[in-house]
Amino acid sequence: MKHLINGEWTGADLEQIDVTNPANGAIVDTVPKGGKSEAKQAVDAAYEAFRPWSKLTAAERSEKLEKWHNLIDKHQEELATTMTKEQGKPMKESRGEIGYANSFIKWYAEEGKRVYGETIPASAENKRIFVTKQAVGVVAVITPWNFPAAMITRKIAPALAVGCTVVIKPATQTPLTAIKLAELAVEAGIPKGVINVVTGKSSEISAVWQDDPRVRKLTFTGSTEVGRTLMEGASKNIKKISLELGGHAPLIVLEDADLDNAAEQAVASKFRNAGQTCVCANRIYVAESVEKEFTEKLKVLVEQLKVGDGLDDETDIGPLIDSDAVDKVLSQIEDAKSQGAKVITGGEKIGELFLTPTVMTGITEEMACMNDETFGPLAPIATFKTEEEAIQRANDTIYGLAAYLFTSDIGKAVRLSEDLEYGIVGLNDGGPSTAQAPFGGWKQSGIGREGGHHGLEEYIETKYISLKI
Ligand SMILES: NC(=O)c1ccc[n+]([C@@H]2O[C@H](COP(=O)([O-])OP(=O)(O)OC[C@H]3O[C@@H](n4cnc5c(N)ncnc54)[C@H](O)[C@@H]3O)[C@@H](O)[C@H]2O)c1
Ligand SMILES: O=C[C@H](O)CS(=O)(=O)O
Repeated sequence: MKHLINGEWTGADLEQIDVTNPANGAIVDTVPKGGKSEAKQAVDAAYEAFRPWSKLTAAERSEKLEKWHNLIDKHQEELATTMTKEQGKPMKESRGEIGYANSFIKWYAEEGKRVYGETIPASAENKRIFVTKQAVGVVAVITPWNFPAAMITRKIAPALAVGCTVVIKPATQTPLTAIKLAELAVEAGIPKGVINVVTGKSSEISAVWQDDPRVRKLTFTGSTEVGRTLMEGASKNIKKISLELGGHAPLIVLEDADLDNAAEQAVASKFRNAGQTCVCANRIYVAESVEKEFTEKLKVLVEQLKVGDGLDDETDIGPLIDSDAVDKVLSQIEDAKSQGAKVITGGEKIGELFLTPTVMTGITEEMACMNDETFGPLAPIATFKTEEEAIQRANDTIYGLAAYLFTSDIGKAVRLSEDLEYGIVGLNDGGPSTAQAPFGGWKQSGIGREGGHHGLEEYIETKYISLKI
């Protein structure tokens, strides 16, 4: 496949990068290995396209986004198949992600028409003050491999809706979905240069975009480590930045929780995308008195999960993205076992990149799985004596993206949710992510929000006009 720069599908002449299927190692397709030159060409195109695109009315941009949304809906199965082949997630999850990704386009096609300004009473009788909101300009977008569609549309839907143009560098492992989304954007009539997709050398491409003053904003989703590097680079010319970074979610089960719901929601959170999501329950804290009952319920549900090729509609758990990911999970399992933890179910490697979903008990805070984002199908269960202890341990991390709390007491739910230092709290809910809500992290899990009306602000500059009459 080629990448998209200024409405042209180019790059066939460049060295190619193989895109492989993690389920079997087969080459799915290749993409251009773009670098500095292609990165600059993309900015040239986006800068050229910015003025005419931002000068359209919000309603005119909305129409284009609606057409794009409808085409994505029509091509959902094809997009989902591409996603499963390059990322590995089960087809049912890929279909779900295409729907989730498309919901941001739908939401911002509407929300972009509600970017309101304001008037402010002036302190002088011969003055009037008007506050206006305008598109920030050319936006650089760098996204991860675990959600090849949603992490792109969650950024570019609001950006395009308010009049920005974008240059996108999708993850090296999963560029094909991004390219197919761009193909449909072209078919929807989104003008050339508004969306540019450059595949290739990540650090080279991002260095060009960080240094180019025409790029007014960088929005990144990925690891905290890379986010830190990009934030340093953006500081050189005070480039606007938003960061959606790593997670390390605690899932707390109080003594009074509905244990059936808690176990079901823990599976939904932990094993979605084989545990490769930023909001996965990474640490499970269960009140001592209900640990045995909860663990048994969790074990029964986990053992029903089918491991296999994501193209098989029966599959619940696909392969991990690469061997490093598999090794990390296995090392966390061995580390926990060496300190006395027990494997209740799972812990087996199948083939090259498959791991059976794993539950462990006897977990303590010293273990690696309680300190590093696992990003794999491992559910470590630790116990606590008091709610205060659970909250203190849950908050004792540099991360602050998502947290989950299960209780039947509404007062506890409110009080403890307020004590959790996280941007997202799932209350008896293991799947809080939705286009209407402001997704984002506290502490070293990120800066800024994506989703809801908050997500628009990331792509807007505020101006006030003082008029002397
Ligand atoms: N907070 C969120 O919304 C969210 C969502 C998805 C994933 N994540 C996080 O992302 C991580 C997994 O994704 P990943 O492995 O793709 O992350 P990653 O940080 O390795 O890569 C993310 C993107 O950055 C690019 N990249 C890598 N090194 C770079 C560099 N030096 N300069 C410029 N670009 C560079 C990659 O090619 C990719 O496109 C996990 O930590 C996960 O928690 C967070
Ligand atoms: O992996 C990170 C994603 O943001 C998770 S979600 O699909 O938004 O829940």
